Amino acid sequence: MTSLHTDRVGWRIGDKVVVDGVTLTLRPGETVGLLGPNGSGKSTLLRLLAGVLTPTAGVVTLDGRPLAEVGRRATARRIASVEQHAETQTELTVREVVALGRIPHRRAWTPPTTADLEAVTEALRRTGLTDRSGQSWHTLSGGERQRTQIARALAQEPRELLLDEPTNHLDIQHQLDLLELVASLPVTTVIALHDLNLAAMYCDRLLVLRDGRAVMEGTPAEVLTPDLVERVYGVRTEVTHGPGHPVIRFLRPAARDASPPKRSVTSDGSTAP
Ligand SMILES: Nc1ncnc2c1ncn2[C@@H]1O[C@H](COP(=O)(O)OP(=O)(O)OP(=O)(O)O)[C@@H](O)[C@H]1O
Repeated sequence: MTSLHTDRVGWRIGDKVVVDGVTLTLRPGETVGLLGPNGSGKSTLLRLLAGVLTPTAGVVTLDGRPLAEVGRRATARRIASVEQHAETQTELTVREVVALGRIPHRRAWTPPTTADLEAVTEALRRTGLTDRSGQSWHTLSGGERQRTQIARALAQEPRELLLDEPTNHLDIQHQLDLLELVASLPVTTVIALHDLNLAAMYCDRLLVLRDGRAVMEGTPAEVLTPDLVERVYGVRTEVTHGPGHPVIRFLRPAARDASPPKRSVTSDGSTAP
């Protein structure tokens, strides 16, 4: 069984090359983290993998067939994606938004099947939203909206799941819960993340992008070295390799270490060296 594969895939707009010759093979069931600074091409690569964007170079295949040949409906039955800032029609309830995930599986003009209803109920349960199912979307907090969009993607029962910074509105408990859930699913997942420690904890493999190019690919322990993080992000770190995943500790930039000499404040409010 295979999954998504990109062969030297690229996407340009005008003169700007946004994704440049990225080759990536996804193994069924694994969780791959996409890392890279702002603007490095993570969201664009996810859109290419989802078939939302058409490559301007190279090809994306699903089970060996180019996505263009697979077709939109068949692609939507296989691949679910949650974009950053995913929006929806405001008058829908949480359950109705999650039920949108069933559209690729449903026949036109027929009521939802038992399988449709069960998939929605299960997705709500897994994301901890059962109690919220009747609440209207526009009254949800940012984190609840994010979990609702994840639930919609789960209701789609995809074999491939593409998530663009899915933790950015979530408190720490919900970040960990969401990544535990994603890592435990028998689904091939690509997940753009900014938090290097969460990437180290939950991803089987990491692909690092810079200026649209893949600069490094491998296990978290192989990729997350102080040298790589400094080269790509310009940030100094200490990386501890215990059993399990590496742990990254960020060091303050050198310029900020050279802080001005401390001054004490006198009782009349003036400062003294
Ligand atoms: N339709 C477009 N037109 C012009 N520029 C674009 C377009 N889409 C993306 N870009 C540019 O391509 C670069 C990569 O964008 P992308 O959103 O893929 O980056 P990213 O790695 O996901 O960034 P972030 O971490 O900030 O979300 C950015 O500089 C962006 O401005």
